[in-house]
Amino acid sequence: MKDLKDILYKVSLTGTIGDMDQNVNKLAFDSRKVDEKDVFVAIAGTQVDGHAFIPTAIEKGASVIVCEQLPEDIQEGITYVTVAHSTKALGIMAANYYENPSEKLKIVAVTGTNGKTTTATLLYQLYIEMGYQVGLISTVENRISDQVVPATHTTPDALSLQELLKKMVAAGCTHCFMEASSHAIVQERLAGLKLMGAVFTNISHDHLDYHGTFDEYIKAKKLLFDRLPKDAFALTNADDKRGMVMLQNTQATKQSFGLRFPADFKAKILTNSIEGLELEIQGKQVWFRMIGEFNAYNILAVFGVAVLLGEEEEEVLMQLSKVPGAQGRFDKITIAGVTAIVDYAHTPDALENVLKTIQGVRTGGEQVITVVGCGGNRDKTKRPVMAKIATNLSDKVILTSDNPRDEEPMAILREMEAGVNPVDFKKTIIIEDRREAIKTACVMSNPGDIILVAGKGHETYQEIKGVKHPFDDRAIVKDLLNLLNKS
Ligand SMILES: CC(=O)N[C@H]1[C@@H](OP(=O)(O)OP(=O)(O)OC[C@H]2O[C@@H](n3ccc(=O)[nH]c3=O)[C@H](O)[C@@H]2O)O[C@H](CO)[C@@H](O)[C@@H]1O[C@H](C)C(=O)N[C@@H](C)C(=O)N[C@H](CCC(=O)O)C(=O)O
Ligand SMILES: Nc1ncnc2c1ncn2[C@@H]1O[C@H](COP(=O)(O)OP(=O)(O)OP(=O)(O)O)[C@@H](O)[C@H]1O
Ligand SMILES: N[C@H](CCC[C@H](N)C(=O)O)C(=O)O
Ligand SMILES: [Mg+2]
Repeated sequence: MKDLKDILYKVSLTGTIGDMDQNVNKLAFDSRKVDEKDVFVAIAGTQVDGHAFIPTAIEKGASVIVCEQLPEDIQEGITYVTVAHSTKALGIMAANYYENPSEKLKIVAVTGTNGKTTTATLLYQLYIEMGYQVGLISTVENRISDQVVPATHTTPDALSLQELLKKMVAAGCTHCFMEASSHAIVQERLAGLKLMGAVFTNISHDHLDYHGTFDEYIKAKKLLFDRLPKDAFALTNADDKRGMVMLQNTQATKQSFGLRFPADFKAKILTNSIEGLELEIQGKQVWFRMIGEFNAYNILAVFGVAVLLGEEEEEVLMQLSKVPGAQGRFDKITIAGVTAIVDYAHTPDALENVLKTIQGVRTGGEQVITVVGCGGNRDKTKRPVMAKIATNLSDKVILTSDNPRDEEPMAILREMEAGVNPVDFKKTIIIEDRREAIKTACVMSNPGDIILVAGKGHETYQEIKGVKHPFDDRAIVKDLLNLLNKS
């Protein structure tokens, strides 16, 4: 049990009704998870308004209600606390409830359209190599040192986030590297968190279904930097058009990285091949296992963070050259001379980067066959754009399903097809079933060819109408190429 007043420390209250002098059990923002003597925080969401569940929460035993508007029916014996923003209040309360773990860790958050998972994972792998106990919060998985905690979101809700951080402190972690999605920033999942620094990777088309306009999407990312404290650092991509905008209103120390424009952390690409990248950083030539120019940016961001956290440059470069990178990001599988690349590119910019990287490393004569789809219940405007990019930069394209969710797969595919230039129709096929699509790509391929399977990366499921069916691009590609090789 915890003292209600301790939990509400630093939350700005607009009013209270009832007994504030009491101990409570735990916090819940979902009425279905409320138990006896809990605090229920009512949040207006995208689907429903949590305020409608106040009576249910009370029936289930909640003794305290935190809300933005009081319900009409005020019940005897229940404490009501009103706040201006329930989401923000939840973050601060969650931090208090779990004893402010972020004050005992050095936390760096990474935001941007692409590269968050890669950057956070590289930081985690680098710090493990350097001998630290580290935490990771990412789309692929969360980690408390070497213990894997499955991830449900890119950035967990405020309660799960603070609980994870508390476990990291208990396990002896000194650092935590995390992704901050734009949804999480807007929904205040990071409220109550003390950050040592934040990184901006880049911004391009995504999630316009949620944010409405590109300007709103930019504003969401920028909020992370606006909210940084004075003693933190704000590290931005100097080569991104919006890089400097991100830092406009921050109080934190401004730092930048880049390959082109003047920046605090700079690199030059010496070699960019299918084997990896050779970069010149701070006058030193170093090999890395990651592929493509975009990974040079990720590597530079990681280098910058480590140096800003006080690590020695040479040690950082030496250890960073050993790390493998994140799962499902340019994962290369070569069987019988065919190279398949499984990559999480699910935005136009990421797809273009990956295909241009493939174009850049191809030796000539081979075909590039791309298998790609777009998620259901997600930004529809990216569909034709991604199909156009795929057909522009590949010799053959198979448009297929990628988590159709509640939408009709064929309807998504028709929206993608609308972006294909008529002259490219003959190299484009639509195969709704993703396994069949991958199989067709494998059958079409000859030794030397490159197959790109884009959009799902590390994912191990295909989500159709609320059901997650087991599905792993990497395993399927391997099986099919092996099978075809034998037959
Ligand atoms: C669109 C979105 O971001 N939704 C997130 C949001 O839910 P919501 O606003 O839709 O909630 P809601 O269903 O309207 O419910 C409102 C409130 O009523 C409560 N409720 C609801 C029903 C009930 O019976 N009782 C009850 O109390 C809910 O618990 C909630 O507090 O808050 C929930 C709790 O934190 C999240 O789980 C949920 O993520 C959904 C599942 C989701 O798919 N989110 C994706 C888009 C997302 O967040 N993605 C980003 C990464 C994107 C990227 O790749 O960049 C991420 O960080 O993962
Ligand atoms: N710095 C970068 N710039 C552009 N594209 C990138 C960059 N890093 C990775 N990518 C591409 O974007 C894809 C997604 O990368 P990553 O998972 O690191 O991004 P993310 O920001 O975490 O994405 P999400 O928002 O889905 O969590 C990769 O598979 C790769 O194709
Ligand atoms: N975090 C992103 C991932 C998209 C991955 C893609 N496979 C899809 O399902 O659309 C989202 O939830 O929008
Ligand atoms: Mg991610």
